[in-house]
Amino acid sequence: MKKVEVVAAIIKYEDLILCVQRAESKLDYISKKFEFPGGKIEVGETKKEALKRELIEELIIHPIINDHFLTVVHQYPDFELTMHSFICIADSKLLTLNEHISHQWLKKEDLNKLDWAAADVPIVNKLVKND
Ligand SMILES: Nc1nc2c([nH]c(=O)n2[C@@H]2O[C@H](COP(=O)(O)OP(=O)(O)OP(=O)(O)O)[C@@H](O)[C@H]2O)c(=O)[nH]1
Repeated sequence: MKKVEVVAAIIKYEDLILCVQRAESKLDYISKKFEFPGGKIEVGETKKEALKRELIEELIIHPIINDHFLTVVHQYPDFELTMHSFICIADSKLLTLNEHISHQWLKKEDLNKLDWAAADVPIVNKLVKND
């Protein structure tokens, strides 16, 4: 089974958290799902370097990347995903959607209203419960 390792950013602006929606894809279990921005770690990169690069590529934003929040290992039908999430702090809500089809800034108590990628659910639940 293919293994994929990604980093993902929980980006906060005041009491809001950034949620981004993936484009349509042939893998229906991730198609148009909400996720935290990020992507695969490239050879030679640290996790935080990879996250910094992905946030510029996907959204043209430069938040402060703070502490590790939660690592999730999730078995999708086609691959095993290991996802490391980090708390990030933005000083503005401005962004450019280079890859995603929509975004929302939500209070943590509203995060469960979105249709998240399955691997993200433990992160969302931890944010709602105790962040
Ligand atoms: N970035 C990100 N990927 C996630 C999340 N949840 C989740 O299941 N994934 C899955 O992790 C995989 C890799 O993410 P990605 O497509 O953003 O990575 P990438 O930009 O480096 O990919 P690419 O350059 O190969 O297209 C995808 O299959 C994606 O569905 C999440 O919250 N953030």
